[in-house]
Amino acid sequence: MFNTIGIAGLGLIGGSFGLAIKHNKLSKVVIGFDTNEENLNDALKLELIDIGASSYKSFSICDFVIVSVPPSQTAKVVLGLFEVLKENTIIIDVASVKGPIIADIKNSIPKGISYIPTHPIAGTENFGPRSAFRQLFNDKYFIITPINNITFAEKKVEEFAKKIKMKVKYMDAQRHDEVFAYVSHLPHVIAYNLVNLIWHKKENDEAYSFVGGGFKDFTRIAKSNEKMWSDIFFLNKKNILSAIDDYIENLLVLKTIIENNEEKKLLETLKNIRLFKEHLDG
Ligand SMILES: NC(=O)C1=CN([C@@H]2O[C@H](COP(=O)(O)OP(=O)(O)OC[C@H]3O[C@@H](n4cnc5c(N)ncnc54)[C@H](O)[C@@H]3O)[C@@H](O)[C@H]2O)C=CC1
Ligand SMILES: O=C(O)C(=O)Cc1ccc(O)cc1
Repeated sequence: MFNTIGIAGLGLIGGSFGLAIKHNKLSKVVIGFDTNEENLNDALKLELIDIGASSYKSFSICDFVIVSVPPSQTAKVVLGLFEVLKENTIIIDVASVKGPIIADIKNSIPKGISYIPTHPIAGTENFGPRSAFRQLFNDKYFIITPINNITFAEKKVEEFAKKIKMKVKYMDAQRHDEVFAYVSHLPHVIAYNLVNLIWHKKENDEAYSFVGGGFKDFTRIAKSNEKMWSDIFFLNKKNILSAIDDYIENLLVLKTIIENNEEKKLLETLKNIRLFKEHLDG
């Protein structure tokens, strides 16, 4: 499908793309670069990529580039790559926030290069090249937030995503950031916050160590990469603050029902939520 794919940032996402590309033979060669030398060496040892680059200059031969660095670095890396890429190259970023990154890039796209903002809704709480695995993207959504019209380049990216078994959807970037503030960023805020609460309780009372499966299920994502999540919280600040306010308001409604011993209302509320959750999970 491509002659040379370049991957900038060889952690969970970049490394998993490398494995999926190699397995599906989507490129003759995969070049990778990571500013962290240990991660670059690990990516080579784990065969996530074929060739390790010593700088972005080597990406000048690529016809497709994936930028999978932390969100706060994404625009800077894409703009830097614009200086070295050849004509007709397609470059995508995969950052979890879209609007502010697109705003930093969209007026600097060189003629002949296609920049396509994307977001694979596939991940785990783990990070770094050692956490990469080939099947990460299977059956997951791949969102494209096109800057203008859908052109040949978007279609090519769509084809690429489908070849690694992803389900492609198009979405407006602003709407993406509003929705993901609720369905992804808010759950991370709450999980981090709940673990923090229990941690401080435990400092004064060891009994707070007796956590069960529910707590563990609910807080798995509090083990996620703090660099990535602090970037996301700041980049999508406005939407996340609204989601937190909305959440607090909803929590207070539940608090009042419990406080007032409204048994019938509580049963009905919990039942309706359970039925919706069962429907969500299919
Ligand atoms: N972790 C997840 O579940 C998901 C993450 N994403 C997005 O993918 C991107 C990467 O995330 P992960 O792979 O999870 O992070 P990660 O922490 O596993 O990997 C990021 C890699 O980028 C490297 N890096 C940092 N600055 C760099 C630069 N200037 N040039 C080259 N390499 C650089 C780091 O050394 C690290 O190896 C982020 O933008 C994130 O928002 C998207 C979907 C899911
Ligand atoms: O670990 C999990 O369940 C996640 O929620 C992974 C994840 C993290 C960030 C994204 O932008 C998309 C997916």
